[in-house]
Amino acid sequence: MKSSVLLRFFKDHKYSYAAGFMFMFAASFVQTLFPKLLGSAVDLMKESRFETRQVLVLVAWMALIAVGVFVCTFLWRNMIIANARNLECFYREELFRHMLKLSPSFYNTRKTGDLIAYAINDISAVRMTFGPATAMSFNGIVLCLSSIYFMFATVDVRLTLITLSPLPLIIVLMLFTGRKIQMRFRTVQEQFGLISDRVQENISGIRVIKAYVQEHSEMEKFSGLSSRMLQSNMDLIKVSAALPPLIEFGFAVCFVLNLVFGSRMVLRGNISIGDFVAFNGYLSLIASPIVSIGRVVTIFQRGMASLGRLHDILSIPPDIVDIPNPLRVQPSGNIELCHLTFQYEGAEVPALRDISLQLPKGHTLGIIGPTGSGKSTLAALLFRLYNVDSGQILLDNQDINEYALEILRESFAFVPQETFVFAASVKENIVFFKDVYNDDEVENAARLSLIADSIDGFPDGYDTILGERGVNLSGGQKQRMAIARALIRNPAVLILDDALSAVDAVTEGHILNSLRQTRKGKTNILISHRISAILEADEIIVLDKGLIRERGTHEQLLKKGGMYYDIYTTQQEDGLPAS
Ligand SMILES: Nc1ncnc2c1ncn2[C@@H]1O[C@H](COP(=O)(O)OP(=O)(O)OP(=O)(O)O)[C@@H](O)[C@H]1O
Repeated sequence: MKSSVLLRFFKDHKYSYAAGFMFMFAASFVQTLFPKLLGSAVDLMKESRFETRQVLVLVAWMALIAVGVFVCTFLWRNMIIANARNLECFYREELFRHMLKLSPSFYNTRKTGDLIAYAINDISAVRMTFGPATAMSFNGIVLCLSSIYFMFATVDVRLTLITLSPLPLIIVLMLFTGRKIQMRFRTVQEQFGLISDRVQENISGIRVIKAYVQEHSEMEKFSGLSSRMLQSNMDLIKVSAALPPLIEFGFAVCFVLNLVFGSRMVLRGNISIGDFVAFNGYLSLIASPIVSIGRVVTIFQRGMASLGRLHDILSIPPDIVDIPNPLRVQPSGNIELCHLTFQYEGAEVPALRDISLQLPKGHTLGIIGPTGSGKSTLAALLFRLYNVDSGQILLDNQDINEYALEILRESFAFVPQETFVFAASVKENIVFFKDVYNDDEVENAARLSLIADSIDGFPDGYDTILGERGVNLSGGQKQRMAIARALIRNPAVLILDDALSAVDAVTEGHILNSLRQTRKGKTNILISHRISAILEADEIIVLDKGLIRERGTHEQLLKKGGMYYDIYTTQQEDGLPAS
């Protein structure tokens, strides 16, 4: 999995990578010709009578090399660094696509801030690895190998061996430190996830925090997290900060060795002064990539840690997927539940137990019951937000698992308890970013859900931009906006999950009336705590602890004098609109 995502990207960009590496190789190799030419020029000029023309030819070559290095570097940077940006975009989209496929059970156990850290920090670390760090290492390897080759071949084998003797020690040190950096960087990323999660949670819940005067304790919790993040960054710095100076120290030893032994060889006539100059030039060429290896190793280790984290997420298989060759026919809305039982992962008792019912097309089912009795769970199972444990849900006599997920979900419109309004215009919120509805359809949906008057009062009508999470809408307005979003789709099955709880009794009555007219012949499921919202349903079920306690029409249930009757009388006494 880890390699397959990366391989796919590299395959798609193989030509630009190949060209980029070719230019990079050319730039690095050509650069190593420079010290040799410089050395030859010095040897020429050390004679009292040298030919100026010969020196000028060498200078012209050096100028040509400089131009060549400039052109090749410009080209490879444009290819390799640009591809790293493409890789970043590729991973971002892969991650987002994957996250959209994962079911709510995944999100039940993950923190939002941590997931944001994946999308920002980890992807950026991967880009740095496969962009600048890869380029720096390839460049460095070519520079070092060709420089060392020229040192051996054109200067002196013994001098090269002596001068470069500290190199193996430097490399071992880098490998050892690199492992430590990778481990500590992983901890930093995890801490970052916790911090961003806390910030996100506090911003979302700022009203509750203020209402309960929790600012101080939230700040304390945040400070604790922040200190831990600081500590893990300090732990990381302790290792990563030690690496570059250690490498620089190793290199300083190389220069000293060269000075001592090289100058002696010049004096003894073993090498020319030009060779000594060229040798120093090569040593300087090697020094810069080796000194930056410390930085490269750090980027690599961070990148590998992030790549690991990303692939951990990418390799979680979505648990709700299409079967091979799924049904692609639009269902009409006949629903049947057969002995349905469902238990949430980690829960001790089932949320639903042995639920059986029939809801023919065109009928309306009312669901009522105490908090936690399983009403929302029942709704979520109908369009496969979770997989059914045991029992079966049939839609037009076909198991819902047989349908293509897209077709199944398109045939439902679900208005949840907690509605979500996007930071976009009113119109975009109703059509939900689909360009298939005209203005009349949008206005009609708004009228049916009794939000049209409010929208007309907004500064830009249907083009008014709603704040993030719809903060400039009241709770009731948000609910009605969500109902308009559901109605415009004219789905085979409409589910309102306590979606009228924030509107007043009169508005609720009007909305229910318009639903009765527009939803004639279509299947509806109304979940509510208020009897007034469901009393006209063709069948009402009373859920309690995941079981159907009672079922029947409003009149039949009242006659039974059971749980439904008790809810009804309590609501009558409380003055709630029950009829
Ligand atoms: N994601 C979840 N993970 C574990 N248990 C859950 C999850 N969601 C709900 N439950 C549990 O499942 C049971 C049924 O919850 P559900 O939300 O379906 O009840 P409900 O009847 O819709 O309640 P309410 O009227 O308060 O909305 C409850 O005991 C609840 O605690």
